[in-house]
Amino acid sequence: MILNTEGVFSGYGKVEVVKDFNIQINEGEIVSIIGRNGVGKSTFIKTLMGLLKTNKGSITFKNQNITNVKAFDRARGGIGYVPQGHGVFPTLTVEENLLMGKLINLQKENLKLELVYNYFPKLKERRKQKAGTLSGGEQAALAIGRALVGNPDLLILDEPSEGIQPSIVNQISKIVNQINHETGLTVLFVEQNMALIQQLSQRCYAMDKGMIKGEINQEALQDYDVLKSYLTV
Ligand SMILES: Nc1ncnc2c1ncn2[C@@H]1O[C@H](COP(=O)(O)OP(=O)(O)OP(=O)(O)O)[C@@H](O)[C@H]1O
Repeated sequence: MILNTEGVFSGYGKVEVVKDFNIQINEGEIVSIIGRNGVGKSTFIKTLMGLLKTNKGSITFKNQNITNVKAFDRARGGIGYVPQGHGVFPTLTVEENLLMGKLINLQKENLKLELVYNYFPKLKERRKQKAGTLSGGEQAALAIGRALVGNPDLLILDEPSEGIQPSIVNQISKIVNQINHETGLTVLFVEQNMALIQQLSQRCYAMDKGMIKGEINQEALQDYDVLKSYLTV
């Protein structure tokens, strides 16, 4: 098991948003957390990254208790993070954005930029271009590429489909699947886009009102009605 959260509670000030969160992720898996707007998906991800405090419970990553470890050290320890909205630096070029990923992980041998360019050839074509001028899909690719340059063991994606047209969502899911197959990278992503959930998840946790309401296997995920019941009001 690469990640284990036990009874995690977190939120903003006195407002508890994430309640009693228990998830287990094995090495090499692609797992999603799904749920409607505002159920607390991003709040949980920020808690995993150490951007929000864990009020109660514990987070174990690679057999180490990281509950009180600072965000930067979690990233250095091998958790790659792509925030909601992708979080690229708009005034830096594509290549400069990718180089920022190297700052995360100085100890391990960094993935070569060429490897990222192999997965995302458009980024190579545009490497001198300012990131702010890229399309939504290209920004998503850049954000994933930047995280990969840091050589993570676990890649966390917060709503990777946001601001991306459907055909590009398909491409992104193909490439993330390919990276998972070729490198064994573990992926945890948060989504409400049905196509991406179905194409990418090997397993899924359904979330509502800050809690896990159920676990859905890959086969059941292909049932549109099952999925829809967790995603619509
Ligand atoms: N910075 C904040 N301060 C106070 N409350 C917040 C803050 N950010 C989010 N919330 C509240 O926490 C709850 C969960 O929000 P969160 O963004 O985690 O949901 P989500 O499932 O990721 O939704 P979305 O898909 O819209 O991003 C919401 O009620 C939201 O209003």
